[in-house]
Amino acid sequence: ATTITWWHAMEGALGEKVNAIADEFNASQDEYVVKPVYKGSYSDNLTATIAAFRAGQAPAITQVFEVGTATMMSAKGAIYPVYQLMQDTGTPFDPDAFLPAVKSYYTSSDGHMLSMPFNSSTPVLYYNQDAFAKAGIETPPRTWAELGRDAHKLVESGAAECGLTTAWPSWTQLENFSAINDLPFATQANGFNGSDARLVFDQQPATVAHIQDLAEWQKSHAFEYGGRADSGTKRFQSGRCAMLTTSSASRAGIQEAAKGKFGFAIAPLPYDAEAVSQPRNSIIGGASLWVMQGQSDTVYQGVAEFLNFLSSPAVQADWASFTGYVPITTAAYEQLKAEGFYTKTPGASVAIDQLTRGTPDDNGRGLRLGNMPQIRNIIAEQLEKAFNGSETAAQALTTAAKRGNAELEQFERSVSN
Ligand SMILES: O=P(O)(O)OC[C@H](O)CO
Repeated sequence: ATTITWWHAMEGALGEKVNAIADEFNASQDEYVVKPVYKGSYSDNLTATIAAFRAGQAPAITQVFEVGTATMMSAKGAIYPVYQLMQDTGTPFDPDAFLPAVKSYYTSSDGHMLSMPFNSSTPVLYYNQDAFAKAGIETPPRTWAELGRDAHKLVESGAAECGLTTAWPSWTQLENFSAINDLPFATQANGFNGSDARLVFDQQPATVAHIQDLAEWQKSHAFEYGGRADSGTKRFQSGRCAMLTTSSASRAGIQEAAKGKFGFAIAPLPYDAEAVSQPRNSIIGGASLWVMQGQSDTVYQGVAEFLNFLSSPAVQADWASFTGYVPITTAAYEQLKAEGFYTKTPGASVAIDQLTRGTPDDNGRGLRLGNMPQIRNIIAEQLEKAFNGSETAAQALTTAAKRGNAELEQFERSVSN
């Protein structure tokens, strides 16, 4: 049988599920064997993939987080566009089968889908029901003002040591804060309308005020900064912080950690009632699968079959219901609804409802910004300065945008050369 290597960044419960899906595909036929390889975090896997490509040893399939999309799209000689692969191998492929928010994220400006959606998420609010009951709070906060009040109440009443923490700070507190409150993160529809986009989150008073609020809340532990990527999740899992903003796909891990310790529930991300009257759609996170150049025709035939299998309603419905990722195709979503999944599983519909509410405008289509993984690191560094009080939110965000814009300019130059 022909081996197909799949590099990914799914850890813990998610990684085990990835292995189970590959096993199922492998058992369904005997021509190909898909070998999933866990390569660490999303950033680790992106770095490893680029290095392996340069050394002529790229895997057939690699998983890249949503903010790496512009970088991968521009790596023309390194990737085998998925629409092209499906055409060349005669594999059925219908881009319209995917949810519009998912399809558009991975479709180039000339209308071609370049990677295969696999795991799309959106950030939600997790809250500790035991701590809420202890503090006498009956319903989860809907706005950031309400969340601030609840966070203080949780700490002051002794119901929790910390009110709120967050994972993926840029994604939840800047990127999605902007989309939900209809504020630009960058110009040119966050990069979807042109590659000369520039960061402008620092020029939005509501965004700056939000980061300043979090910094103030730090003083009383109403908010605790928990670190970069998904490291903040631990402070919620241990029961220390009563609220957490993170990916809908953290559900499986949180369920495991909270078992026998505390009850938790899921609510939409709060919005800023002074910025918008109605919250707008949030934007996707998670990752998609990129096919790399340099493999044999036989491998590509197997890759196409495997990608087709991965996006089938049965696999997608199972993956989404287990993980908390949203079903990426309409068929999988319909299947889950018909099975009664959303009525049986409280909180499971929050992510998909939040992602698909209303019609996305220029601030709500997602981000298409080159060097965005590097920009996220810069933003994290600057947020840390705001949160430790060494800079005001305004100073920290101005520098973040300035340094981020230098990354965008550098990316533009490298692509046009
Ligand atoms: O935890 P995930 O897979 O939903 O990803 C979160 C962020 O979108 C990664 O950029």
